[in-house]
Amino acid sequence: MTAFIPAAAAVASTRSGGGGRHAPSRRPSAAHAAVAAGSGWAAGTPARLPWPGGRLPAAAAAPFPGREPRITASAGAASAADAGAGAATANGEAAVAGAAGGAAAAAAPGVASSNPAAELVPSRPTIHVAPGSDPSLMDSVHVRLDTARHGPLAMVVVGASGDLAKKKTFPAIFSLFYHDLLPDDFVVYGFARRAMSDEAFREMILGTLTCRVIDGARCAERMDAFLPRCFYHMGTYDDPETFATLDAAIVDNFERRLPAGSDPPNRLFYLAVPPSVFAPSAEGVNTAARAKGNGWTRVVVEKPFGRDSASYGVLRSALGAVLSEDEIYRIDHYCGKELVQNLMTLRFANAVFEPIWNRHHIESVQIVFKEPFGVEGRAGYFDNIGIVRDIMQNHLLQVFALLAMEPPVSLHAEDIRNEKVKLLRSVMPLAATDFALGQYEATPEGKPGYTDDEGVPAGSRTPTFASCVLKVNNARWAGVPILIKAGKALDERVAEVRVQFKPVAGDIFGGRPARALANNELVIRVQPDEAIYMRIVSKVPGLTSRMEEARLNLFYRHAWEESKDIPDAYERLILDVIQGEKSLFIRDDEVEIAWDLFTPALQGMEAPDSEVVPDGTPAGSIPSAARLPPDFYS
Ligand SMILES: NC(=O)C1=CN([C@@H]2O[C@H](COP(=O)(O)OP(=O)(O)OC[C@H]3O[C@@H](n4cnc5c(N)ncnc54)[C@H](OP(=O)(O)O)[C@@H]3O)[C@@H](O)[C@H]2O)C=CC1
Ligand SMILES: O=C1O[C@H](COP(=O)(O)O)[C@@H](O)[C@H](O)[C@H]1O
Repeated sequence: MTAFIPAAAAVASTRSGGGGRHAPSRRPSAAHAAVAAGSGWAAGTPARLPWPGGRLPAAAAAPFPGREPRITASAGAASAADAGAGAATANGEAAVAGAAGGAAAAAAPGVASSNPAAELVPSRPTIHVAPGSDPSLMDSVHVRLDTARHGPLAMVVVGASGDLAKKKTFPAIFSLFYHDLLPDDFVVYGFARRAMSDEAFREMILGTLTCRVIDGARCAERMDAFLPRCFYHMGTYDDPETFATLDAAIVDNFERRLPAGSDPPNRLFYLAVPPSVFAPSAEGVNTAARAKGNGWTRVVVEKPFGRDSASYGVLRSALGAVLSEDEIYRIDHYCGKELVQNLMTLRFANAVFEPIWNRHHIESVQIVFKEPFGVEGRAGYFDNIGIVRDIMQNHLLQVFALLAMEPPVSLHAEDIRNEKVKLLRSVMPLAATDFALGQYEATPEGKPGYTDDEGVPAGSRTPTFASCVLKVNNARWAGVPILIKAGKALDERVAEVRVQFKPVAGDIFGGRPARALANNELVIRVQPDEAIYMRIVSKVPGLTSRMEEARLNLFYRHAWEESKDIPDAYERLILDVIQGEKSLFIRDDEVEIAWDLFTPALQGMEAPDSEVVPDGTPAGSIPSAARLPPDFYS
């Protein structure tokens, strides 16, 4: 391995173009050209830090253009001094107007002039930081910018050659870097079994990076600055010796070269490997690769956390033997999705919802995940897991928990997680017979079936679709069926929550409203095209009294300029790990209860003589027999 990065490649020239929200992941650049030509990052050249002086140039470290200015929270209150547009309000709050909002207002010409009242209010969104409030609860980019920079950081992606690492982890790390949200001094190490040079590793990463942001010109420049900080280390997950050599590489190439007086260097290990190697990897970290001195060590563990209650028990003990609970970050990326995060705000910050958020007003809830593609090469993982463990037991259950829990005492991580646990303990046990299962099959048009995928054994009974009803035995939800369903190779990509309300009592319209729309429905569309909308009955304009379904819409892309730049869930979550913020991570006892809920059903459906087997369904369509589980309306 080599730590040397030619300065020309590391600080490749600024170039224009290649940008846009969906900028091409590959673009011509000096660094890329150097890799392609085999001349970049050559071994044998004197080792030195890949960036001048170990610090980013001041310009690169400054808040990114067009975004909100930085707030410095001091003595419990935010200083608006560097915000330019700040002002203290009468009640002592520091109000800071964001430049992004200003851009939004500017981008909507005519708004102010057509609405005189608009001139009386600031044209930018205002961020209030009350004196004495905990700035960590101010979920603003500015506070994050300030805190994220502290402490040199080595991030190690274990399983760096895999699907998740390539699709999500590296792009998320790069995006944080792009937005100046990583510490000034950081490196990324890829760790996996296959042989790969640093150059090949960078080439692999380069193929995965995109810039979802608008500032495309800066994107290429930032890629060029990012890649030299990336290194590869070949190792075996169950061999502590290879973690020892990784440790030595991090010390030699990075930590030893930090400027004098730096904070203690920290280490973040992201286990992007199959669950079978979580425990040995964590052991290797503990034995040989922990942060030195006062630096922190944090280990991100991916779902599924085991495959049932028993295996989770084993995993839990194995991880617990080498890491403290504080050091373990159980990630469920659905918790980092924008709309899932908005569930708490929607429920607890709006007076209209909470009074009707119960069995007296809600008839049913559906939480739905659909993907239009099948396992596509991930059969080795999926066939052993199935859709219930892959999506329902974690992603959909987390969405359910945030949707249905009682209000937490505060936004503190433990208060939120206490409420989730309390709710999950109120869910009635599930049996195999509560499930409807499906498996996608080949179609005459040539779409492959599940068992056509390489690695799927012929005759596999692994479900690729499942639905069941959660029944909650508490005062808020008793009697309200909560349908969760998930499937691969269905008709579309969508993840959404549909809250269906009871019909209006005492119809004075002769049944017309019900003919237009039987039930009001609140739809929270997590993806694609984030939105929250309410389906209502409305009178059609004009002289008739005709009624039709209409929608009260909150389409994110229309509502907020910021929605162009919604961070990927992994960005948010990795940043939270760096900042030690655990609200969006899954606590030990949450996982335990989640497995206790699903394990009896999984054992039932996986028993050799089980009668709960998947119905074959043509790929690309919704399983008709399995659309609803047997007792949805009971
Ligand atoms: N892929 C996705 O979209 C998502 C995945 N996850 C989770 O992330 C984790 C990783 O998933 P994913 O990247 O898809 O997995 P992969 O199957 O791609 O495996 C990741 C890497 O682990 C190594 N590996 C694979 N199988 C084994 C094995 N049996 N023993 C030891 N090492 C192995 C391989 O690296 P090498 O051979 O080079 O060492 C591989 O590149 C899983 O827990 C998954 O549930 C979570 C959310 C989404
Ligand atoms: O965890 C997983 O999630 C993905 C779907 O994630 P999304 O963010 O694209 O909705 C799924 O494809 C994969 O099977 C599963 O392991």
